[in-house]
Amino acid sequence: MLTLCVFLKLPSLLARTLTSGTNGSPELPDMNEVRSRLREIVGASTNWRDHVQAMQERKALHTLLAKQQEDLPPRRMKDSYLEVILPLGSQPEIREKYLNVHNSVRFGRILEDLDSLGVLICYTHTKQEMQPKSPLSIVTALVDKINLCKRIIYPDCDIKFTGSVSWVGKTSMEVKMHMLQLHDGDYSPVLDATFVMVARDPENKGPAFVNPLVPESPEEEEIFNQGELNKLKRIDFSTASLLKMAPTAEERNIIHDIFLNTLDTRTVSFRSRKLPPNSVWMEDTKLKGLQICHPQERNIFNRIFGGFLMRKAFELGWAIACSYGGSRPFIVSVDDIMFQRPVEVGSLLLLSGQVCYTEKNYIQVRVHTEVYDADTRDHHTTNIFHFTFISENEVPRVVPKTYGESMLYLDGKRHFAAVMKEI
Ligand SMILES: CCCCCCCCCCCCCC(=O)SCCNC(=O)CCNC(=O)[C@H](O)C(C)(C)COP(=O)(O)OP(=O)(O)OC[C@H]1O[C@@H](n2cnc3c(N)ncnc32)[C@H](O)[C@@H]1OP(=O)(O)O
Repeated sequence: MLTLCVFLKLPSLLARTLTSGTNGSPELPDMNEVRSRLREIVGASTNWRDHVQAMQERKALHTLLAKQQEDLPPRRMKDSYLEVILPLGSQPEIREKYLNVHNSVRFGRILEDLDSLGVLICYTHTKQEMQPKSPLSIVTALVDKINLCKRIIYPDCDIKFTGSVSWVGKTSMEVKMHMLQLHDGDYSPVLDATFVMVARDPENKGPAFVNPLVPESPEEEEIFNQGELNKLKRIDFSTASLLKMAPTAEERNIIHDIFLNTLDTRTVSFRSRKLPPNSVWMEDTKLKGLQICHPQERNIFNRIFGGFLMRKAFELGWAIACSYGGSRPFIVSVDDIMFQRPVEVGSLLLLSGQVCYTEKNYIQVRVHTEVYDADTRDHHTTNIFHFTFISENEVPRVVPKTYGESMLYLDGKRHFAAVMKEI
């Protein structure tokens, strides 16, 4: 079962060009230009040794911040609409970076591109003509969802990304992006993505207001209202979190049934557990990784680039799904990636993931990342990632043993149900 991608029908004529492209599509900018444009907008240093100086210079931009949102001119959706090309077909020399062993495109690289583009769309929304540098530090707060409608992304066909701001709060912006790939002269949909970005002051220390958004047609009104609904849905989901509330009666029954099913019937004991046929204990699905966060992976604000964190977590998640299902897994959906705190350059990033729910061919994987401070020995969670994969064959059932694992199972089941509702 695969998604039908829904498209924001903004005429491509409205596409804003950043500069004239150097790729096969002369009118469209490419991903390299997205990154250099971002560097220019915030005045990021090209050399790591200059980063303190560059941040010092950004301090002066504090005076350009709006005191209230009403002081900022409203924007239309088309004001932030961008089209960007990833010229994999017309520029073969860039393919290598995107290629996986199956001769298709590495999804982790696409996550990085979506993140960069999402931030540029927000800078386009908040652009003030008179300000060559933006006083805003725009960071990724949440990847609400990415739904794919194609299993394979071809490494030798051009890709087009489109997107615009779809909803605005006081300091946060929802961005909807779409990815299409060129086949036989036509672009066909590959994925839809919804991100939430948050504007911060020039030093990324406190929140900053962003321009309001005014929908101009009933269709835009609907997109905007959906953004508002998405915000409420996120609040509901987080209120019902199993970290805050007990599972529902139905969920408790599911967990109790799994528990009874794992008791060894030969002994009259609650302690002797037995793995049912065609099942795997959840604890046996774990894989871990460590990443030293070098300056090369920094973003324009000298913290670790969100796209890099997503790529690393995705690749661990993919490896978990691969070894669990025993065949090549395909990504179906990414949802609810919360960037809880920034990752500093130089951090030790610990990644740990496991299968937390399975159904037929589907594998729900959760990856947890935390930074470890070697001086204080403190651990702080930075992100939780949820990935839904589909395997070629039906997969064994994953079985929780402890109460904590049962909560992970239920959380995975909730995420899986939300994904299935969307696709
Ligand atoms: C230099 C050379 C390199 C160049 C490389 C080029 C690459 C390009 C790289 C470019 C890419 C660069 C990109 C990167 O790499 S960014 C790097 C990855 N992201 C981060 O590191 C962010 C880490 N998290 C934080 O810093 C905080 O948690 C943030 C700032 C996000 C929130 O902090 P806090 O909780 O204290 O905030 P608040 O309570 O004041 O609320 C403020 C607003 O935020 C809304 N909100 C908050 N959380 C969420 C949520 N989960 N879902 C939806 N909304 C959320 C909230 O409703 C409110 O909205 P509003 O009601 O005001 O509207």
